Amino acid sequence: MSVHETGKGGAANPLKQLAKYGQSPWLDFIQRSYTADGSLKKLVDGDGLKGVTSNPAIFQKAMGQGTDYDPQIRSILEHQIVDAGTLYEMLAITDIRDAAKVLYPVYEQTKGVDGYVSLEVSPYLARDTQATIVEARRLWKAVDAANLMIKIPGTQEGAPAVRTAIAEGINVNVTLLFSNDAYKKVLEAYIVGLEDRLAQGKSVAGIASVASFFVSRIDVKIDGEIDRRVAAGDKDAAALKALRGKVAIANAKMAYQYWQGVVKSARWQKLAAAGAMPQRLLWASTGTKDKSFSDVLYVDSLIGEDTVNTIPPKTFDAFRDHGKVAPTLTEDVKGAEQVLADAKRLGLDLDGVTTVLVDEGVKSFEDAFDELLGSVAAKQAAFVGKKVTTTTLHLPADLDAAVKAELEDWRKGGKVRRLWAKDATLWTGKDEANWLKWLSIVDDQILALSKFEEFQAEVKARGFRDVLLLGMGGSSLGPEVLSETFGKHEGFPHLYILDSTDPQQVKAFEKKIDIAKTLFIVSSKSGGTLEPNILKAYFFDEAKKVLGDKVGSHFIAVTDPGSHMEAVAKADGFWKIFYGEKQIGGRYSVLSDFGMVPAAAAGLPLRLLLESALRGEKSCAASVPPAQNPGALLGTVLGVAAKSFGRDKVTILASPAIYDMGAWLEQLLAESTGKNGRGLIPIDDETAGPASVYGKDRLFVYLRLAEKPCEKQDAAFKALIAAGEPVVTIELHDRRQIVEEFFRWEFATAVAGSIIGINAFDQPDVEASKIETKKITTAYNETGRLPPYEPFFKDATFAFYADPKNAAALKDARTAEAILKAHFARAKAGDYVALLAYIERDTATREWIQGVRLAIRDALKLATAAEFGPRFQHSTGQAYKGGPDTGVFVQITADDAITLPVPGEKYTFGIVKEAQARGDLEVLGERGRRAVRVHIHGDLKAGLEKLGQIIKAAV
Ligand SMILES: O=P(O)(O)OC[C@H]1O[C@](O)(CO)[C@@H](O)[C@@H]1O
Repeated sequence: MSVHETGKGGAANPLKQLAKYGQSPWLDFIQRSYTADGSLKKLVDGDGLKGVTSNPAIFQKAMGQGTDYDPQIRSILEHQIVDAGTLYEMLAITDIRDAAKVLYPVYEQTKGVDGYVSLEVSPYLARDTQATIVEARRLWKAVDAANLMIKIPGTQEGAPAVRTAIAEGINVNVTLLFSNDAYKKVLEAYIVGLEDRLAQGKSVAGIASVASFFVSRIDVKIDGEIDRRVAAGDKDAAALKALRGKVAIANAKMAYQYWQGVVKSARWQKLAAAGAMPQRLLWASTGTKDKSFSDVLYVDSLIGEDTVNTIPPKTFDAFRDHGKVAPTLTEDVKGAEQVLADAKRLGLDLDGVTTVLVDEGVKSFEDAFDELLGSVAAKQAAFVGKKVTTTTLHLPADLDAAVKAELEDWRKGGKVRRLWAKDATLWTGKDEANWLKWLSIVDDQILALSKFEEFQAEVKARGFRDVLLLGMGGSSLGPEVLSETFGKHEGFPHLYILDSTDPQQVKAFEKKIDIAKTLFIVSSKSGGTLEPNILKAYFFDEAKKVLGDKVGSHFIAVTDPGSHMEAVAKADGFWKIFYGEKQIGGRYSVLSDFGMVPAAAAGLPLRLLLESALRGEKSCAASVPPAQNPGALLGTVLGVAAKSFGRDKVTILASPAIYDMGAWLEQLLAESTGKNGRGLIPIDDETAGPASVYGKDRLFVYLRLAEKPCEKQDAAFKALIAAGEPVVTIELHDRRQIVEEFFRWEFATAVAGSIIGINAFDQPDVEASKIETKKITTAYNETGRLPPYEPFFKDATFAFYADPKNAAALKDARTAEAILKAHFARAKAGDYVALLAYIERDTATREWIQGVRLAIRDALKLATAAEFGPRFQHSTGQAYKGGPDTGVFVQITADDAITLPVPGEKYTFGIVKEAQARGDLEVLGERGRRAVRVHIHGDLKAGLEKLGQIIKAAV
């Protein structure tokens, strides 16, 4: 702090003498330690200081460095989960209140003329009248001090907010005034605000306002222009030079002249008679920037009755030391007029300069606020430590630089705030705003916690042994992660998730559960999805056999209001129906009832999970600038890596205990971004290999559970980092932090979607397969037969199918191995191979597919996906059809060992699965994708073994 030598000079102290001419010195500075150690009070007592102003840049300096604020930050964070903006505000309010206490005696002595402390509304709102009004009211209430002034920018949008605030009795410091035109408007707004009050029969006494007219910044611009022209040999060089350091003061003098006229007017006199105080002109930006001028130029020259000068610390000291006090503001007004006339004649564009200065002023406060919030957020992250996940980036220099540039673009464009404000133009400007309710769902769920807790208690009391959730994609993957990560909880049922039409798999789940003690959760947002509907039909029938009329009491539905599933649930007397949010798409629904209901049923600690989710939400809040915002940061890395570096294979590996996160992430990333030929291709759970098995299309994400890491994975990632591969390491300090990551990844996906330039909330290509499937199942119901389907090649074990184009490309091959060889030969660097297996998903098949994919990866150096149908159709299926045309697909089907009827339909589960496989292949073919189907006849185990061998031989 540079204000020193306080109180020196006694009566001769120029600062004190200002009072003689009716000017009040205020200090353009605030800092906690300065108030706390009595320094501020010394200025009041010794220098006649009469007020304090703050602004985002001042708070940035105060809070952005040092440790003054650490104790309060720590104590807030001990008890609350808040975003950086709220945290800043709590700190700022404490400062403002403390300073207001120091200044209160001045307020009392001057009967409310002086003694004010100013707090500025968020600079982000400078162009938004309504939001400024709301914020002004909020801050006024929050600080709750009579000697507070709320600072509102004097922009075009700010002026009406000034009027409203004044009419409501809020003291206002109008800031960022440069031009006389803007000043006249805010003076008018002040007067009209007071008149509004009078008209409402309210008192106008005791309401204070200042109009902060910025001075030195004008000279910086004008003098800069003068210097440029003089250097360029302007013919008017001498006349121009004579104006250096004069225009701003002349401009200020004119404002004062205008003010004097207004306060003499009959209109003002009426208000004055009613007790109104005039809005005083306050000279701001009065530190000398040009070293060739006097360091007190903008104090000495602007002394006048009923004015304020808010002086920066250095200038304050200088003025105490050698300021000259005289009534300069009204001196040589003619001269001032002449200066302005000369400036105009010489082509110095004062109007243009003041317009630019408003924009620059808003911008620089925004920049300062960004910096301030960024440092608060960084401090917050450091203090909460392991209560939140930790992200470390290892990026090659070019990607790193591009990510930084994009983050800066997001910061400058206020894009995080725009995202929270649901600005659809961040994506394609269509209906995106209607799909963003997930942003606030955590807050809603915290309020609804008792609903889930009651349900949880009821489930426990009813003594269910098992919960079987029937659903697909967004309705099943989140619950699956919760179940796989947290396991069974003592006293609560085991949560199983069934998301398949494979008859063997359906039967296997039926065997796992005890129907008489099972709670079935039928989960479908749309309520119209084929799989949950037929699974419900099947298990409802089976349960009825055991439970009779009570069957409905073992079923609950989670679905959107008004859906077909809701009607079914009502008709069948389901125990409960929980509702989803229509404005949340399936893949963003895990924190809505689609995740909360199964979590409750499984006995998970709901409050703790929601707290973790809230940490995720707050760390990605609108107030957190992109570089410190974990969601924006991650989304930027994902988006930039894919868009500008061809690194679109997001290779996700998680510690074994949280391995299933990848399955949820796959849907989120692929369905959200994989469209219009662009997007991210998630590569989940592909065991890490040496750098040599990867192409240049990878971005690695390591979700490392610090409480239980895997040494092999750690070593593999260490090697990848050493090899210069781009790696994002997200460390979860405890497994509950997967819930924090749910929110963070949703945010990141929305950000990546914006960078890639797609609508991150639709799934245009998923429907196509559903239509094809429907055609086939309908035909079956009508004819009792599947439409004919001819393989283009067949041997004793395998039959190969493809659309005509793919079949033609492979027609020369004469053996199964040769077909696959030819198929894989079509892949090139940057492509990926996806195995799409429509078979039972169990430990054995998962091991098989993993072994085969790794063989393909290691041989071809291509990314691989190992997927099970129809589950992936509701997940990565969107990107396979709509994303980049880089996929090489091998669909795998097999004869079913059992036949499982679907109640009320002619078709069976096996027929549905067949129709889904056919429909999917059909659409892949239609889209020109490289795809082939291999069907295994006879025993599955033997067939898979053989297929594995020929694939390995083919690559
Ligand atoms: O919850 P629903 O409506 O049954 O949908 C399940 C899944 O199917 C999809 O619509 C894709 O088919 C996903 O987006 C969704 O998560």
